[in-house]
Amino acid sequence: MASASLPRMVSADDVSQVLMYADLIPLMEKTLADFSRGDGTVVQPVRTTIPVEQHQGFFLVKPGYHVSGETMACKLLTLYPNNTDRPSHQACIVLFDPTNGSPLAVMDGGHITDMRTAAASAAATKHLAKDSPRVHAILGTGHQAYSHFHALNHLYKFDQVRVWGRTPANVQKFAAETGATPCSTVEEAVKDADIITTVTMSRTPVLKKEWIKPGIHINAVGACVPDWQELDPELVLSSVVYVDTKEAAPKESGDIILSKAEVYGEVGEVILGKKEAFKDKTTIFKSLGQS
Ligand SMILES: NC(=O)C1=CN([C@@H]2O[C@H](COP(=O)(O)OP(=O)(O)OC[C@H]3O[C@@H](n4cnc5c(N)ncnc54)[C@H](O)[C@@H]3O)[C@@H](O)[C@H]2O)C=CC1
Ligand SMILES: O=C(O)C1=NCCCC1
Repeated sequence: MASASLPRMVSADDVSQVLMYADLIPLMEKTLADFSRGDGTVVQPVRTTIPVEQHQGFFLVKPGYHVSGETMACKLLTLYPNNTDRPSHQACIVLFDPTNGSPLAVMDGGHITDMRTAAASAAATKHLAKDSPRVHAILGTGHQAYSHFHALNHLYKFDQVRVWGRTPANVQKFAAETGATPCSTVEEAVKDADIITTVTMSRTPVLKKEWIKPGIHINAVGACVPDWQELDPELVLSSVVYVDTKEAAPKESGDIILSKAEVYGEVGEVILGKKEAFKDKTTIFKSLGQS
């Protein structure tokens, strides 16, 4: 009888040496599409979220099985918005061999979460935004702000990337490290921007409809909790809303639940040609981190 060997430990450093946007963005396009096929290619239920009320945190469990890719894994993630001495999101991903059920690896999930989320937004932007965007505005200065800066720069040559955050010192730091233009208000950051990425931990809307140029694309990445919002409901209601998962969006996205907006379709359905990309309208990719 084969004896189970211990799973390999894969550190954040190991991950950062091998994970590249050049590979990850096409892989996310494929995964979003496979998830939306609806033929069992991907088996991924809506994640389980346990509120850890005593410590103002959340514990999320996200299992998934990609049948044709022969990949089976579970991400275990904590979201502690008030952390100051460590990241607000910490995760590990346990990889299993689907042929015999053996655990293969336990991988650090922090860097993977940052890059995977940004690669999914990049894939959505590629399919939903008008060609040749000039200005990218990033709202937020945390982990996702950096990964989205790099992922979208991998796809496009912007004339300008702008950044806004609620803490001026963090805006200056982000600008110094990336070359982005620091902005002191959201309005200044998003004026005439072609792509806006919201990556804040805000629970109330930070982006208003009257500040944006119509017909742009928005990656709405924060507010993955039913009573949190990043977008003004008027903006959501006047845009075409795409998601990664139609099943999770009405259960998990405060921006959709509280605005009572309709979801038009999944980005995967656009990639598969089953749904239209309304590039002449304002498009929102409400990301929930499903794929
Ligand atoms: N859709 C997805 O797949 C994923 C979504 N997320 C979400 O993206 C957001 C950013 O995540 P990280 O960059 O990892 O977090 P982080 O903790 O590294 O950064 C959070 C940023 O939000 C800002 N912020 C906090 N409260 C705010 C407020 N009230 N108004 C404006 N800004 C505020 C902070 O100053 C900081 O710039 C979070 O909401 C997180 O839950 C994170 C991972 C995956
Ligand atoms: O890692 C993910 O996926 C997350 N999804 C939504 C909440 C924050 C993290």
